[in-house]
Amino acid sequence: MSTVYTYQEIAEHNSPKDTWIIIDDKVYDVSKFLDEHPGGDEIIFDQAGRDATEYFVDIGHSDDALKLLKSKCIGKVDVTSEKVIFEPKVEEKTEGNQGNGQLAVIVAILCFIVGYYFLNE
Ligand code: HEM
Repeated sequence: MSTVYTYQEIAEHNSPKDTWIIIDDKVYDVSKFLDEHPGGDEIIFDQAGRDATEYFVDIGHSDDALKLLKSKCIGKVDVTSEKVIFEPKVEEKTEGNQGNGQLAVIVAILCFIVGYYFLNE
């Protein structure tokens, strides 16, 4: 019988030295693997304490990666436990969006100047 963890318990393991992730309702302790991950430590750490199924599957990891993953399994998720609502990690994205907003304003001003110039030709 494997250990069963609530979403809350799993969410608490979200530091670089203590990183758990959920994939397909199973719990994996990837703390010691972060530095070895071929895709970089940050990409996994971003999912620390969370359900990383979508991210893990989307990459199309190899069978070797799946085997390695299996070796890190420490238990299962109590899927009946209350889910944890995480604050979205949007710091960089917000900055990016602001950048896009600024770009839109600059483009709009340029269009206005060019339009004004041609109308007064
Ligand atoms: C949040 C979850 C994860 C994401 C988003 C992710 C992402 C990635 C990415 C982008 C690569 C490609 C690196 C490259 O070719 O430049 C990669 C490779 C790899 N990852 Fe992950 N990874 C995740 C979790 C894991 C976990 C938990 C394991 C195993 C314990 C793992 C094992 C591997 C291995 C072995 C490779 C080498 C290529 C392969 O064999 O598929 N990854 N990963």
